[in-house]
Formats: sequence, C-alpha cells, structure tokens
Amino acid sequence: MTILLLDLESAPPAELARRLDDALRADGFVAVTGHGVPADVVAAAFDASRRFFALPEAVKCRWHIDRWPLHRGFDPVGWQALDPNRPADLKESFYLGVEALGPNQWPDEALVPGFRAALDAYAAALRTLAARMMGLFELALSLPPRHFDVYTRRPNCVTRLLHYPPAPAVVLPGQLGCGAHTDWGALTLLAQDDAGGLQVQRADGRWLDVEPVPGAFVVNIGDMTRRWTNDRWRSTMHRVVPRRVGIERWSIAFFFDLDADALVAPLPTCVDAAHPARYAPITAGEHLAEMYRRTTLSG
Ligand SMILES: O=C(O)CCC(=O)C(=O)O
Ligand SMILES: [Fe+2]
Repeated sequence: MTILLLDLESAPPAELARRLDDALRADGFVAVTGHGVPADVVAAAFDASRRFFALPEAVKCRWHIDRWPLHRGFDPVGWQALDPNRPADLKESFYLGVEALGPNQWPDEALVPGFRAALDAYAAALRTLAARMMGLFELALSLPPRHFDVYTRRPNCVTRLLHYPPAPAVVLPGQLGCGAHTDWGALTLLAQDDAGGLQVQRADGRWLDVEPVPGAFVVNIGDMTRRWTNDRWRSTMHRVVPRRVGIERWSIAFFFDLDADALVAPLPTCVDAAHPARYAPITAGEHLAEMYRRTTLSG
C-alpha cells in the first residue's frame, strides 16, 4: 500500500478533484504524474544541486544561511531538527526564495556554472504546477474558480535543495535523515530520487513508505491548509529514514505558501453546524515565522 498516484491528464478536473479530496482527507499526500513540468528542468535542478553540495564544506559555508538576514542559503548537517525532540537531522540543504520578495544568496557562477539559471527555471515551472494544484483544490473544496487568487498574488515560494549524505553506520539514538514533522505552508511539491526513505504516518499511527515513482511529484498539504480547511484535510507527519548504510538521497522540496499578509481563516465551505470553525484567523507570514523559530537549533 502506498499513497495515491494521480495522473493529472487521466480524467476531467472535476473527477481529479474528487479523488484528491478523498486522498487529502485520508492521507494528506498524493503523487502526481502528467503534471507538465519538463523532465529536463527537473534534471538540471538536481544536477545543479549535486554540483553545489560537492563543494568543500568551507566553501559552501560562504553562503551559510545564518550570514543572511532572510531565510536563504546553505544549512549544513546539524543545523535543523525538524523533530525538536530528536537529535539534529542528517541532511544539508540550500534554501532559495522569490527574488522579488528579497534577495537570495547565489553561489559564484564560476564555482557552480548554471546554478541560478537552473533553479530559476525550476521555480517557474513548479509555480505553474502549484497554481494548477490550487485550481484543483478550489474544485475539491466546492469553492468558486479563482477563489484563491487573492491569497496568492505574491506567494512565498521556497525551493529547498536537500542532500542526505550516505547514511553513517553509527547515528545517535533516534537520529534520522529528517525528523518527523508536518509541513507548515499551503502546499509542498517534492521531487525525490530513487533512494527511498520518505515515510508518511497514517491516521492509525503506522508509517507508510512513499515509494519513489520516476518523474512524479509528491504533493502534500501543510499546516496552513489544514487550518484553512478546518481539519478536513490532513497535514500529515512525515520523515526520512536512512534506508541502507552508504546510500545517499537527493530531493528538492518546493514549498508554496500564501502571501505573507493573507489572512487564513477556515474556508466557508469547510464550516457548518457539524464542523464549527476550530481556528482563529492568522496571517500566513506570522504562522511561518513561528514554525522556523521552533525548529532551528542555531537560531
Ligand atoms: O527529502 C524529503 O523527501 C522530505 C523533505 C521534507 O519533508 C521537508 O523538507 O519538509
Ligand atoms: Fe516535509
């Protein structure tokens, strides 16, 4: 058993939206193919990521996230514990945001040629897919078309390159590639290589492997959408476990979040007498800032 694999070209939007609604209620996760993101754009992003993380640690630290006023740049192994009750995650990453919302740190072109071009193209393609998914979400939630447009005029999109170095033979008790956590924003689109290790937690508590599917994106919703849907959809705990000693893992997460000043209150179609509103309104920006504060070890 694994999460639903949905081919976005396989059925009319209304039918896709019905299947999405079922899957997001049950698991909070689906995988999609037929998504229109060109394979060469994805391949170029992974290639740029591999070339960046192959640089010596001291060189990568020139773009250390703590050197920058925004949450952008390189974070080494040990910088974050996504499960604050566990030792630090065994991963390194690089955060890139929307340049128009604030400048990124870009590695020197001479050191990683084509890095910026590859990641700009990736973010543009993923933003298009995120908009398509938001359109399906409107249908799934019986909202009028374009209902979400006013929340996503200047969406906070973050591309996070992730590298899990080859799993060491000895780790601290309870140490994982990425500790159990929920995502925080509206929607996450994840590309993963064939290493495996991503697991999601079912409602009954069991962990389910998200098997890599070549060319597919894993789609999950975050806490903001859970809150927005008044708990109709699950923001599901997930984690990355080291599969086998000596195997590394590469993935790229694209976090699609609402405008920082968008006010997130339970959606009208998710509230009725049987489901009274469970959450007070909060802005998307306040919510994200709080989540970063909770999980950063060096901050
Ligand atoms: O690397 C992965 O597959 C998962 C990463 C993740 O869950 C995250 O960064 O939020
Ligand atoms: Fe995540």
